[in-house]
Amino acid sequence: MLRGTFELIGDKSISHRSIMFSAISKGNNKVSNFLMGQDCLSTVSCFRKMGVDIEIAGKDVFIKGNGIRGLKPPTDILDVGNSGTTIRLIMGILAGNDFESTLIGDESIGKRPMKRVTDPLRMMGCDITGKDDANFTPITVRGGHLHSIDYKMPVASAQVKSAIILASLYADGQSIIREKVKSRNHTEIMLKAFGADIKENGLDIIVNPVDELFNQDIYVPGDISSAAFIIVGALISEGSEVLIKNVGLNETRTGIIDVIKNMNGNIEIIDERVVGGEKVGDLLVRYSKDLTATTIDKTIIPRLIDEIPVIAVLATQAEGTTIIKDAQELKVKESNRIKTVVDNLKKMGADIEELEDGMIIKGKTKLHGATIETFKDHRIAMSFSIADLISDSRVMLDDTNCINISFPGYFNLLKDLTK
Ligand SMILES: O=C(O)C1=C[C@@H](OP(=O)(O)O)[C@@H](O)[C@H](O)C1
Ligand SMILES: C=C(OP(=O)(O)O)C(=O)O
Repeated sequence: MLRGTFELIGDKSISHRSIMFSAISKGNNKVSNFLMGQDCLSTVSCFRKMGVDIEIAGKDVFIKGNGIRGLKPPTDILDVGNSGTTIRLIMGILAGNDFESTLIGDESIGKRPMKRVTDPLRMMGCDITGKDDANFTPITVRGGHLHSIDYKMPVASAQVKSAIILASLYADGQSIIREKVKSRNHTEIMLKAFGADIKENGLDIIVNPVDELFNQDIYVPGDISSAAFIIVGALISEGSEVLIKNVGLNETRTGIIDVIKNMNGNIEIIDERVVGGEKVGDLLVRYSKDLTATTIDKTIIPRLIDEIPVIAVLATQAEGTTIIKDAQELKVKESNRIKTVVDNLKKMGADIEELEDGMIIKGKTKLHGATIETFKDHRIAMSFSIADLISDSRVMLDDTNCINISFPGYFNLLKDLTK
């Protein structure tokens, strides 16, 4: 049972962007409620290597930007660790800067496709080389003089979109990026606050080059993707009631709330407000005895992509057949999240079938304890720590360090809420 009230840690996507955009602005920036997770700290480390003065004080970060073309050639190889967001967004910035840099990451990053970013950046005139025609790390970027682009996005990806938007700031004319399904728009919102000329016109984003970005004070709202674990834990464990304060509620991220409502889950938004251009609110979640199955498809996938592993755990406790489809992107996250979710839930006794692009889950089933292979994927580790709340014997995770990627302090919080 989970009971209590807590303040949510900062959003990972917004934290990454706050460092990156401050680093290429002119002047002193302050970021409050920054997520001190491993991935965001990889972003900090990359920009420090390019001469940006970044100081961390508690949950605040102070960044002295040297201007849009003020980055220095890196003193060393840029190591992005496990972070897809860092490597994909940073390539958009490196493409506009007149020096050479090489990017590497950990074993998982080494398997994640980068052509989705390197292809459009090459079309803009950037010189990029790397393993398998610049699809995998190590990747070397020689930035400089970029042309504008009119680009139809082949994948729904905020990381790809953001890299092209960033490169477009350095281009020789107006660029248009066309999405098929809207992905998270934190880049567009935050860059506008920094003074960039960006327009969102339905699914098209129109970007004009800029001479400089102005310095900012940024407040990072809580991460709904981190809240998701506690939300699902509260929905499925009897007697639960939690109030999660300060949750980012940008509509491009709230797919999980829509799904929970469809499934007859008890979730309420309290005190919705706007902070720094982003919607924020508190979430009250209660145990929901009569959960029902649902279907999740391409119309909503980008709005809940990182929450699917824990939504699968939720679906095991819903009456009926839940179908998750059009989610092939899950195969190229930190692990193949279709396989890692299905195999591990099967071990726990769930009635679940793997699909090429998702999964089918029949509920409601009792879950049994098992040893879970996380593949060092933070979202897998946390999803199965939530399954543990309702399993008849303990779940053993083969790794818990990976949770620091996005949610330092997670187990302390869980302990507090289960007291
Ligand atoms: O832009 C971002 O900050 C992110 C976008 C998503 O990836 P894609 O846009 O590649 O799907 C998401 O999975 C990732 O955790 C963070
Ligand atoms: C996919 C994720 O992150 P990234 O792509 O930044 O590694 C995630 O946090 O679930």
